Amino acid sequence: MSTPVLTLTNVSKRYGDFTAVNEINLSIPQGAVYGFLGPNGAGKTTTIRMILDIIRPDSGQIEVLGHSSAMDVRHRIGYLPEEKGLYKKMKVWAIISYFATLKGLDRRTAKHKAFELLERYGLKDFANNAVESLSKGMGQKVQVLASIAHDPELVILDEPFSGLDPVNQEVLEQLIRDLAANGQTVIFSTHIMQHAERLCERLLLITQGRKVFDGTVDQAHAIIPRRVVLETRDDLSKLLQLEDVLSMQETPAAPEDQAQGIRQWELYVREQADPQNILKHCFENKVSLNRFDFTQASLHDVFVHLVGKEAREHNFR
Ligand SMILES: Nc1ncnc2c1ncn2[C@@H]1O[C@H](COP(=O)(O)OP(=O)(O)OP(=O)(O)O)[C@@H](O)[C@H]1O
Repeated sequence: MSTPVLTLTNVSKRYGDFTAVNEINLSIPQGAVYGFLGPNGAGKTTTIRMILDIIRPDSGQIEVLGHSSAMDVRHRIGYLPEEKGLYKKMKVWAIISYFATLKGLDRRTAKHKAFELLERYGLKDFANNAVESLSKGMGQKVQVLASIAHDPELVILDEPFSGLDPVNQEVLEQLIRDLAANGQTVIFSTHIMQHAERLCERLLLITQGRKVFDGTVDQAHAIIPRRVVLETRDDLSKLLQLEDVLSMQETPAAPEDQAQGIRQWELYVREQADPQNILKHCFENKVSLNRFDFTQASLHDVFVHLVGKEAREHNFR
């Protein structure tokens, strides 16, 4: 296996008595798209800032691209900070080009790259506009482009989707896929599960500074058993005899269904369960069904399950 692009070993950060990041261990392989997830205040930005050596951990080690400080390899890293902002008077192409020259590109190549990126990601018509004339979302897209124009091996984007409309969220998803297809490693933080679900090979979930999950999206899905939702007037108790059915509980049916005597049940089933067997069993036992839905838990369900009460209180979507 190739050397990891990034490793964190027992990394902690305290602010006074408060532990913002608590003994985090992490290893990110080259070419991965890695999501940092967690509710507000979980420690995502603090972790990212430590990776970039903007702040120092109180304990633990960080290795980035084979070096103990990201500062030594900053030309090989692209970074979109959480606090976004650009020089307002500069032209859009010039700002992207300027950031690329700061990271080692010559001016000619940087200008060429700026125009290429603006064209590819739908901002060509704004190339000669001043940054201050852009909407907030467009400005953010420009800043993302400025952070990647030097073709960094490792791209770290802190909350890149916040403030973007759905169309531009899709453009950004495509940009992240393009980076990955090019062999670049991408780490991004987000509260929005759907982006992580669609983009990431692996996820890190932290809450209150602690790692509560680190693994693939499939491993995350497997944490919560699959569910079958049934609606019927009939008795379902025999279903519990099926090996595939782990548990069954009644959940509130819609009021109009309740008025007709229809009850709703939620079955948790084994990971490899075949829903056809459950349907067959209902048929054989003359259970007449008003509804039969087989669903896999979403990442949202998994993470609410893992993070629990805190997530619900923190608007964790
Ligand atoms: N400079 C600081 N001084 C004191 N506490 C801090 C400082 N920076 C961060 N914290 C605290 O550390 C915790 C983690 O903050 P951090 O910004 O890393 O969270 P986050 O996961 O990025 O949250 P969000 O999703 O809201 O951006 C929070 O409780 C925050 O208040």
